[in-house]
Amino acid sequence: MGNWGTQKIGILVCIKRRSPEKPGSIRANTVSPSHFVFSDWSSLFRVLALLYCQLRWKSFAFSMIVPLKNQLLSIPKSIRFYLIQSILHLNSLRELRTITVHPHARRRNSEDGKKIRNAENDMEGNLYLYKSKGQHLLTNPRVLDTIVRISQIKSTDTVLEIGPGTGNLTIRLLEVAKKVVAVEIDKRMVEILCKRVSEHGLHEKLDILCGDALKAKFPQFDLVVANIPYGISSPLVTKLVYGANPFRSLTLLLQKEFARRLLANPGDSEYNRLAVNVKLAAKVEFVMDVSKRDFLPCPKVDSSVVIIRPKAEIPSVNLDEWWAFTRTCFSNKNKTLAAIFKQKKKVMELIRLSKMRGFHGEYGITSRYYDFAAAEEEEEEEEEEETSHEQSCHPCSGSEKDLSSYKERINKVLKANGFESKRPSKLPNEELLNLLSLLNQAGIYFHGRTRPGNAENEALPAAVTGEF
Ligand SMILES: C[S@@+](CC[C@H](N)C(=O)[O-])C[C@H]1O[C@@H](n2cnc3c(N)ncnc32)[C@H](O)[C@@H]1O
Repeated sequence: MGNWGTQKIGILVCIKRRSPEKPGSIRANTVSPSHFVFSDWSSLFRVLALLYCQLRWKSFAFSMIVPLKNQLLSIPKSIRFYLIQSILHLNSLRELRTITVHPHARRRNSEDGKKIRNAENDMEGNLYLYKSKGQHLLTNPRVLDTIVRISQIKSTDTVLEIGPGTGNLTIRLLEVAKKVVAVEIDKRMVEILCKRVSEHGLHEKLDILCGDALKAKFPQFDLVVANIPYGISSPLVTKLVYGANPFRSLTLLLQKEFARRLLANPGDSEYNRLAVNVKLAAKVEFVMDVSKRDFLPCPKVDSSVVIIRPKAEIPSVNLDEWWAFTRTCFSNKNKTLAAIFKQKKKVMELIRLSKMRGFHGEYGITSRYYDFAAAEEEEEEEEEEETSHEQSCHPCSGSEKDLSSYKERINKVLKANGFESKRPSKLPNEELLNLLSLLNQAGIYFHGRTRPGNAENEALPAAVTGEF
């Protein structure tokens, strides 16, 4: 084996540990780095052989070689970034302090060595991060700073943060806002957050709600700034946009694909019901993409930051009706409207709903904001009722007559207004609203019941100032 003379190579072996007690979860100190320096290949291979015998490779989820002294082995930049961030993050967990070093900045070799030593000292950290709770901590200070800067937080603002985790973003928010209300489901995170915030002397500005953000009743806030758990993106965005609380903006770090769907316009392949519903009440603005390497542990997907701002004026529409209408249209978003409303099952459902409306009386606007959870429950109930109705409705029953006359009625509206060959995936909200209004005028409704208003939520929502 050749000797490298004065040249030396460092090897950083990273062992990804799985938690024996909690299968499926991984440790925060998932990367346990060991650091060796070699001056020739034979000593390098001797250590590798030793590691192989002791750890049987199987226990390595991954291993990496980092050239510390010379760039003898060229490794992709991405791996280098990942390692540096791992080390920074381990240190931040232990110290409960974020290191404000730009991870993308070039570091001198000696600095790398120092970070590695820090990481070695950090092996005792014992926090498990649950993928099921979306616990991917944002560790890139540049991204964290940008998120805070673009949110334009005033010193008088109360900021709502969903999922503060260990507080990388929270600390920055507390430094500029009057108050931060953080909603966190994981008690262990809450403990770490409290300790870390106290160490910064910012605890008086922080209120923590320990619980599920989807179930929590949010207090008044001016804006939301959050790296949210991706698993609850859709209901959470709807809850915030259509919630009872007036807000100035929502700065959200979302899964890239989800952000693309929110940003999609009519005709885009990602255009979907969520975009349609959110855009009824708010404007969505793209801010930046965030690499998966900026998180720990590294998720499988990239992310994007978007800002959602409430529209100054939103159309006056009954949201129950709108919600059910978009559900019908976007169940087959690429079919023509004529084809969607030709479906026997769909039309039978509309007949049933119109009968229910007759039973429940005049269709009124009683809710002052859109209660998303109640609507979802009702949708589920309606689906169940639909199934039992289908089972009890014989195809040769008297409803066949109703069916053809109802189909005729819908067709007339579609034809007369040029909607017959249009597809929901290509229609902007103005056209969808127009179609819904025309169908309602013709006595065709999409939601069978009125829900009682919620007396607790008297305030008019920011996102929803129309009548419904
Ligand atoms: C993506 S991490 C963000 C952590 C931190 N904000 C950061 O940027 O490093 C999501 C956080 O949301 C929390 N979380 C998950 N589900 C939640 C829920 N339903 N309600 C509130 N918090 C939740 C997780 O425990 C985790 O701390």
